[in-house]
Amino acid sequence: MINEPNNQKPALLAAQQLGRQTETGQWLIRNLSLTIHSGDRIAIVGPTGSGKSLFLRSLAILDEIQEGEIHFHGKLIKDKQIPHFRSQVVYLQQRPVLIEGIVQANLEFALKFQTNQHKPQDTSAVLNLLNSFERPEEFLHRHSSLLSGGEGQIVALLRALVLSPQVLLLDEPTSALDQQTAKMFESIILTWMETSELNPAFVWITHDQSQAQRIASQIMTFPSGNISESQKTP
Ligand SMILES: Nc1ncnc2c1ncn2[C@@H]1O[C@H](COP(=O)(O)OP(=O)(O)OP(=O)(O)O)[C@@H](O)[C@H]1O
Repeated sequence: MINEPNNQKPALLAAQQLGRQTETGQWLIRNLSLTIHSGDRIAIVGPTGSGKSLFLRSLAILDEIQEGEIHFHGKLIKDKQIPHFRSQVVYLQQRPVLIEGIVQANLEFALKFQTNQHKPQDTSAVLNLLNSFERPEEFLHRHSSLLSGGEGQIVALLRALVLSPQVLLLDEPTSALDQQTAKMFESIILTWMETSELNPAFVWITHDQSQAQRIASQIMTFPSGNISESQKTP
């Protein structure tokens, strides 16, 4: 098992020395490591183009990496384990893609994948989440093509949470939301963190320093890509 030297808890996810190259051999990101434990709330901040999204996509094993390793629950993730890994480590992209159809169909869609079929479909949990967003049950029957950008982001979050992930990877999830909705979004994720029996963790890219302070217990700053003790928030 992989442990942080000063932390006795086993790591949930450990990414070591990740590196990603272009086809011509230029390094886009290199030597980036991150250890995630249950309950961790990690924000990633840094300038535009510093490689935050590339790193998060590498953590999610959505892009091929040319260097480094990813361990989940102490096990090196190889090709065969990737579908199971993706059912536990869920990535929420900046511009989510919804399927044609109503909101409810979008929420059920992910559960249809074989690796997710064992997960229970808890309708009341979804309705509670909708309540938190001050959206009526009728919202479940709205067609995805009629949703605003922000509402699409909300559906993408609900779809991710329905999967009960152990690690949620969020790439600027509130960039299309007004301030009030963004704060609701934050509070839903923080409530989910507190109430989920899985004791999950998240990594959240944001350009908003005050949001990072509100949501995170640790802040990773790019381009250096390290979490230092001094950057840990209260
Ligand atoms: N496949 C690729 N080939 C070449 N360059 C790429 C590729 N993907 C991303 N880049 C470049 O790598 C750099 C880092 O991109 P990335 O999207 O990770 O930045 P970021 O820190 O998330 O930025 P932002 O805050 O604007 O979202 C950018 O300059 C981007 O243009």
